[in-house]
Amino acid sequence: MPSRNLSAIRRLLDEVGPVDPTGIEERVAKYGTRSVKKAAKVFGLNLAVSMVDLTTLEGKDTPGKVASLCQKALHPHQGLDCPTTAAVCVYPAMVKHAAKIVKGTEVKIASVATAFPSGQAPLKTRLAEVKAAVADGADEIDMVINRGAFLAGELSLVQDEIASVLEACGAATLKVILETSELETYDNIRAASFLAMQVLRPGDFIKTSTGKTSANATLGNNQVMLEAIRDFYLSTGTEIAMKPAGGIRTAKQALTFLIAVKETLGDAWLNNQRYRFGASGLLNDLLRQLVKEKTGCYQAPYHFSESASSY
Ligand SMILES: O=C[C@H](O)COP(=O)(O)O
Repeated sequence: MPSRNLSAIRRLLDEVGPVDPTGIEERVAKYGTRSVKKAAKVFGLNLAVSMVDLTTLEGKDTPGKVASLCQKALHPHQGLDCPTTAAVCVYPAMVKHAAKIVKGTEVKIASVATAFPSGQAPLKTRLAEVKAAVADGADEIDMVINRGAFLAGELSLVQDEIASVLEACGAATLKVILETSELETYDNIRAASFLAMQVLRPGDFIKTSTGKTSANATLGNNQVMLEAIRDFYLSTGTEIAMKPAGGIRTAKQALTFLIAVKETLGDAWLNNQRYRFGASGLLNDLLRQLVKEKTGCYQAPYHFSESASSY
């Protein structure tokens, strides 16, 4: 257990306001009761497809698997007129292989640089990894924050590291992963969101999770971060984007997250420059639901490949 120095976090929360956890839980409980049908459902499903960062982050990833993933991102499902995904998300070693397929298309290449998922490497190693991924063709970098330093109250160190990674990104978009399950409280998630947003550029992201811990994105932590983005926008005019990631597997979940975005930030955030889903297993359920809306019939899961289209 890292030593705790909560006074710095409390001071930050005095500035930005604490979280009312009961209010958060009440708001997210309501999102699940909304009914989305017919044209609104098709609109939401296509929107969700366009927001997917189609992800493979496995030790056994190969150039071939990444090439198939890229084809899937470009052509999600034969016979279905749906958008491409927003991006593919891969380890730094795979960026150059993804670039051969998607560079110059509308599908971006995101890479989880900075010693993902732990972040436990010297800063100079993390920065070198970011620069190499960008040089290989990454359009977007997903970094992890230093959670040990955050919980120890070393907030300037955490913020300085984010600023250093941002500089190493150059023109690439930065997504700052808070790893919410390790931050323990909604107050800490709000404080970490502000810490990141204070050094980010408009259009950079805050992101919930790596997908590599036991707890992933939840409607609750998504809501805390959306409200932090709203409050930061209202006080500074800076539009920060949001990416929940990890454990989002079903169209129903994705539509509920989109209702949260619409009701918290409004239509201006309902596009893939302001909101993404980091997900390895969501796309096929979105496609399955779109086929159902088009044909009236559910297709079996085996009609939906993990790679290029098969329908
Ligand atoms: O950043 C994306 C996550 O690692 C994806 O997690 P997932 O495999 O649970 O969808």
